[in-house]
Amino acid sequence: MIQTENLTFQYHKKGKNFHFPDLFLRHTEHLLILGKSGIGKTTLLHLMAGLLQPGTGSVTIDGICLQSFNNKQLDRFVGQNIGLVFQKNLAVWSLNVIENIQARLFFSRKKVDNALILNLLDQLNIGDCRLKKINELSEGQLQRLGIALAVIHKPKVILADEPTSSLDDENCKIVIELLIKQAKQTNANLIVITHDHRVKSLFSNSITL
Ligand SMILES: Nc1ncnc2c1ncn2[C@@H]1O[C@H](COP(=O)(O)OP(=O)(O)OP(=O)(O)O)[C@@H](O)[C@H]1O
Repeated sequence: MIQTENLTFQYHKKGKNFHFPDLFLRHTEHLLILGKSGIGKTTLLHLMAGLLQPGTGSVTIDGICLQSFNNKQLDRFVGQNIGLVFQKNLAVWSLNVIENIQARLFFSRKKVDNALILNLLDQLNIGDCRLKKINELSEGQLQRLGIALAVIHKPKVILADEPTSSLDDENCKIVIELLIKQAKQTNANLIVITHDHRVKSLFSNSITL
């Protein structure tokens, strides 16, 4: 469950003050957030991920308010409970695929279970890339690794920022279906932000900022 209330945010004192609509997603519900470029989609996602602190308002995940934490507690909670899929993958280039996922589990303070990792990589169709370094992966394989890194620790909420922007129609559908499938398997909320209208038909629940 994720809920936002009365969220506002300003990058600079004299800059625009963003006011975001209240969101409420029950356990396992998904949401697509659409809106034109510059409207504040990524800003809202970063507020929900605890990467930015709101000027006013709150973000609550499974009854726990992010604004009640100090920085250390927030880092820990976010690392354990939120999965982020970025446009540009945040994998560590000096590690191979499986080592990247092991590191993700380690930093989330979750048990490193190689059977679980291999199973997920197989589901995402990158099992045969497990020993490859990041620079040896194709764009599509890198995108799938991004999903693996976002879901391996079974987060309560998966937040995806423009996960399909550089993909053709076929791969766009594949990536969204993979995210929905992974969210379903872990009973997570899935929130995708995009200005890619191709994604709209794949979600039953959407809002436009
Ligand atoms: N770190 C920052 N400092 C100052 N202004 C910022 C910063 N990040 C974003 N902005 C501004 O805030 C506004 C909203 O940005 P944001 O990235 O949230 O929009 P968006 O809807 O996700 O856009 P896009 O679809 O192009 O990614 C933009 O005008 C942007 O220039």
